Amino acid sequence: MDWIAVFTSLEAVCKENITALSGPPDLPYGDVSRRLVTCMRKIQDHGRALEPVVSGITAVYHHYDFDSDTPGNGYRTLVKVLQSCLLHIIHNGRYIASNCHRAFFRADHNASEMEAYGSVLCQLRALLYIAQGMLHDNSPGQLYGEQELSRWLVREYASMHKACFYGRCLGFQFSSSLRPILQSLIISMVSFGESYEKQHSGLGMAAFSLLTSGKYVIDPELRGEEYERITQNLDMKFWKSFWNLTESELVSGFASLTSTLVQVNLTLTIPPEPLLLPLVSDPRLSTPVSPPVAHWGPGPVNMRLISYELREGQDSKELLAFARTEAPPISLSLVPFGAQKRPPSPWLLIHFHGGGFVSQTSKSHEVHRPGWSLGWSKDLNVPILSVDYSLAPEAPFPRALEECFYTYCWALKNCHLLGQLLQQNRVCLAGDSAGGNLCITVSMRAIACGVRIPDGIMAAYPATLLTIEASPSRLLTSFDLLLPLGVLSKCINAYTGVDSETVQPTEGISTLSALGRDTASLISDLSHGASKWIQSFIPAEVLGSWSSSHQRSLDNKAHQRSVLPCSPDSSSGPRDYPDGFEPLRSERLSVIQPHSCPTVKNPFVSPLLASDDLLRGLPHVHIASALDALLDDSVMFARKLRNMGQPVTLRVVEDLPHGFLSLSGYAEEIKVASDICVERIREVFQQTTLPSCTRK
Ligand SMILES: CCCCCCCC/C=C\CCCCCCCC(=O)O[C@H]1CC[C@@]2(C)C(=CC[C@H]3[C@@H]4CC[C@H]([C@H](C)CCCC(C)C)[C@@]4(C)CC[C@@H]32)C1
Repeated sequence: MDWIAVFTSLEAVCKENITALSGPPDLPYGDVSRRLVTCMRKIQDHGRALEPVVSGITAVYHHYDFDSDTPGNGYRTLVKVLQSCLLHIIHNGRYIASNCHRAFFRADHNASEMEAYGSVLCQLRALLYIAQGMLHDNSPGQLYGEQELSRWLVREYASMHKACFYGRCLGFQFSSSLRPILQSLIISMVSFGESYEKQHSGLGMAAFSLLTSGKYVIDPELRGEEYERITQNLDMKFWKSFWNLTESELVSGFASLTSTLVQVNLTLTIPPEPLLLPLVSDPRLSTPVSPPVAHWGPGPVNMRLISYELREGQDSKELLAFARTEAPPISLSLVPFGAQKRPPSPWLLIHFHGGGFVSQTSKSHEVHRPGWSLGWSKDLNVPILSVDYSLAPEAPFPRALEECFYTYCWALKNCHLLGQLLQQNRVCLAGDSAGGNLCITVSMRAIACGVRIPDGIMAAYPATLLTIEASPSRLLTSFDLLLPLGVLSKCINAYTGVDSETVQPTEGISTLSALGRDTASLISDLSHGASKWIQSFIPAEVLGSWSSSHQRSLDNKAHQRSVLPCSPDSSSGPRDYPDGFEPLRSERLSVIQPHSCPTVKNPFVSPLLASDDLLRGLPHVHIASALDALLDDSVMFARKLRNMGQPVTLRVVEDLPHGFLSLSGYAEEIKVASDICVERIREVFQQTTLPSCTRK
């Protein structure tokens, strides 16, 4: 990217607009012209200040890439986001300069648009200063600091104005074809949040959400404000319910209209019986694998078998004895009359869904548009076993891991029932986000137990480090659409068991219906405790004066000094911004709870912290990452594996957000990214080395 050209154009556009709008008194929009001139002056100021920062970062950011063929890390992402913002400003600025004299110029609209991008630019400038501080503080090549999140950063995050990212500029950093779906998603989320707070339920909620959504379509500022509010205030129960929307009959009904139809879609419940698996080191010996026991003792595991074509074994009595499908498990109408069952496949894909460890099921990824599980079952013509592991906070670590590992072992023993060949078969693990984490940790467990490891892993934007440590890509959590920090920290606390009690699922109740269970009592004090935690840093007089308009940048330097009780605040980030600069502040403080609980450092929670011994022997790990907060997790993990001599590939898909696979079918770019994942899985299945069971 030619940054000199970008900054020169920005300067030119600013000057052009300032001259055009402050010149002739005959312009019909006096007030709006003044707004625009003020805004362009601020943008000009930001541009001039950002130029040296950007050139400093771009001069070194390649040192943080996985390798020279795979450019991608948080520094690059931040700069790329800035670039999108500047290009929008230049584009809009040129339009304004050449059209402001025309009769049909929508002055107010254009001014609001420019102001919105101006606010985004101001916040990005703050983040780039913080990133610059990280470059300075962190050891060379390291994307994470040595210490956990500093109090300074937490306070910065808590008080920063974020609404500008969710209003007019929503999704500006992503591919333009994604903007409509992202907009609909955010509008649904805020309307849903409003009805949630009004305690509506069921159809009432749907009707209310539909009614309220109109105002968020018309008023992007209101939408931004409201989104900022709900990401900061609403509890885990809200996020669980919204993220589980795809489970609802209404949404899945719509989705199934466009989804691929498969012949086998079978939900299974496997009873908790000990298994015996051959040892890789000496297959004549076996090792016992116990069923999941953490927190409430042995319990069954739920899973779903999906197969595009009916294969031998999949309609066997033995398998159907485990079925818990309400609807007919085998869509006989889809099996052509008189058609033969297909022979077993040499391949099996075991899938762990994402959802922050707290939400979603195999169903969320099942009826989705072509591109995700069901689509993959067709693309690869492979049976897929997707695990409905127990969710946090009811089931904190290690319950989900135990259930996934148990399922993996059960599948190895019972592959003939799943439509897979017994001999010389191949098994690949795939998952996104939290599911990517589980793919890696299940394989680590297989190594530790000495049983067969999978033949490969395909992890999409996986979480590999659950400690609250700052990295440049993680700075994106301050305005991420799907994973804002306040929400992420709730997921981490739920998974690691902070502030939660465990509840044994009721016998016979599936994970799906368990999702509807009221978890409020378990986490009711989360937000209360968290706001107290944040407020403990902030003196009462400052809190009182906080509720001013978000557009007003509070001079909080004095405040910062008074808030910071000389703590040894030496980790990443500047202690202050350059003189004369302050980001915009929010009228409300974010709720984040960065508890430092030892569980987050457990290598089976944060595989990036695992010792080489635990990782040595992992199969080929294919990682697909996005323009998201977890990019540095992927880059650092891939580098760690490569430095150990482990096989690993990393592909950074630019312009797509975290969770892009869940948005399959909405944009061509996602189809391309999903195809990359499919190709990686195919490579695992077709690799010429011997299957893992025969390797020692
Ligand atoms: C200031 C800097 C400080 C840095 C501090 C760092 C903090 C720690 C960072 C990382 C630790 C990682 C911890 C755990 C990560 C877990 C990640 C993880 O698994 O996150 C997933 C959570 C669910 C979700 C949001 C997701 C992806 C896709 C989303 C889905 C897309 C569509 C789905 C809608 C419900 C569809 C509705 C349609 C309807 C018609 C409106 C939606 C939104 C459901 C939710 C998912 C990512």
